[in-house]
Amino acid sequence: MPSPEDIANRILDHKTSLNVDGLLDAVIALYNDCNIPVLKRTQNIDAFLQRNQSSISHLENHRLKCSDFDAIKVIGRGAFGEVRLVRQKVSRKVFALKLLNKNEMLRRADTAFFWEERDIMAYSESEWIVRLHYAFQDMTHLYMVMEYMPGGDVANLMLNYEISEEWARFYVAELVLALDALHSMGYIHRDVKPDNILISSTGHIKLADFGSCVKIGDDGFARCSSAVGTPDYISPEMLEQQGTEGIYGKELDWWSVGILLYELLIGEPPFYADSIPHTYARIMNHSTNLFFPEDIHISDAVKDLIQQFLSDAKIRLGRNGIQEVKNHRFFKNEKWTFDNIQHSTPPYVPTLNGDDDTSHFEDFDDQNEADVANGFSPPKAFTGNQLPFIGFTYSNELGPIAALKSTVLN
Ligand SMILES: CN(C)[C@H]1CCc2nc(NC(=O)c3cccc([C@H]4CCCN4C(=O)Nc4cccc(C#N)c4)c3)sc2C1
Repeated sequence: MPSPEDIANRILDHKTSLNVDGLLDAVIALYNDCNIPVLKRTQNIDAFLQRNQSSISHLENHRLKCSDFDAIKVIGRGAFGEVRLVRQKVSRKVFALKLLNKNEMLRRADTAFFWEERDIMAYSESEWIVRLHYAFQDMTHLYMVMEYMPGGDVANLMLNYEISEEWARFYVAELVLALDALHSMGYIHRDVKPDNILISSTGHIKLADFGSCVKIGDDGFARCSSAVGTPDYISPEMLEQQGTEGIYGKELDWWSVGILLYELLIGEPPFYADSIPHTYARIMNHSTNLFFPEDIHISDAVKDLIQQFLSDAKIRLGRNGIQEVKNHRFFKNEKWTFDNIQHSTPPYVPTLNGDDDTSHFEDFDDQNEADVANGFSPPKAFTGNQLPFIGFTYSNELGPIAALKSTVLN
């Protein structure tokens, strides 16, 4: 028999789907999905809208919203949206604000991938994972308010610097620890690549962009049919299981670390080809397709590490856990160990002028409002378009849950 306390605790628990933020999402979604001309002709619906209009407007004005932030610059763009550097008006703090366009997601029936990203960034306490401060939404977008990483991504670093083995050793060592943190949370990243590794103001890295992550089952495997990831970084087992209900483990991410290490040192990924099918063919035949250019000298240690990552899943380094990766001789050095690397001085510390310096990000043309707004006509029937997004809103220290806890529980 659920007691009142049980219900109160559930409503105040960040991790339940129907906590205060989720309940408010539900009420607002119901209102907005009913608030269309053709439905207003039904008396019950029109009366419901009239009766609740002021409460809904009050909520939409007092919950976190896009206009609470000043946009400074677009710093990234992805399939369903973009990331902007923004400054919160009241706190004057800067954040990276990621927008995902609801209409794009609905149009492509792709409305579930963002849950892993939200949960990982919201609940991880790891210094290796970009933190989510708030998540909110309105009629057209989902928003994630994340910590700003002013050093830019490793892809941008590779464009501007020639990466030595010492630099590669540092970044790959921190990536190994970051992936171990994500794996320990029970997720496989599935899209490890230079663009998803961000550099903080101190020069240390963090993992970002968890849209392709998948939960690992109790048996240590993830089941997922859709092949995701970036062509050059996709593992052979992901390609082999194309279309079928793929089963893979954490070793999927270790393959990508091998690709990344090769690209850091050589300047392009090992199985690069002039077309995607050709790249896939080379990945499938990786054991006879892995070459190291004669004109670039790299140590035997790093070649061995790359080869052990770019092996079949059954014999790939890392399949028995992170220790066998840490023990590899490539990581032996005078400057840091895996236990103290996060407190060591990185090889490269970004020079920054102010908290809103975006010089480590490439320029993105500001798309005109038209295609961002992508004006659409109201639906002709109840479509439930807002339903897939109920429960996405998340507010930690400054939200209604915290406020209620301080009043109710004290
Ligand atoms: C096919 N289905 C199943 C899904 C598979 C996974 C998936 N991921 C998507 N993802 C997106 O649509 C998207 C939108 C904006 C930015 C970004 C990244 C790519 C560019 C930069 N970026 C990002 O997240 N940057 C970021 C993140 C955190 C902090 C900072 C900073 N500072 C910057 C991705 S759409 C989509 C479809």
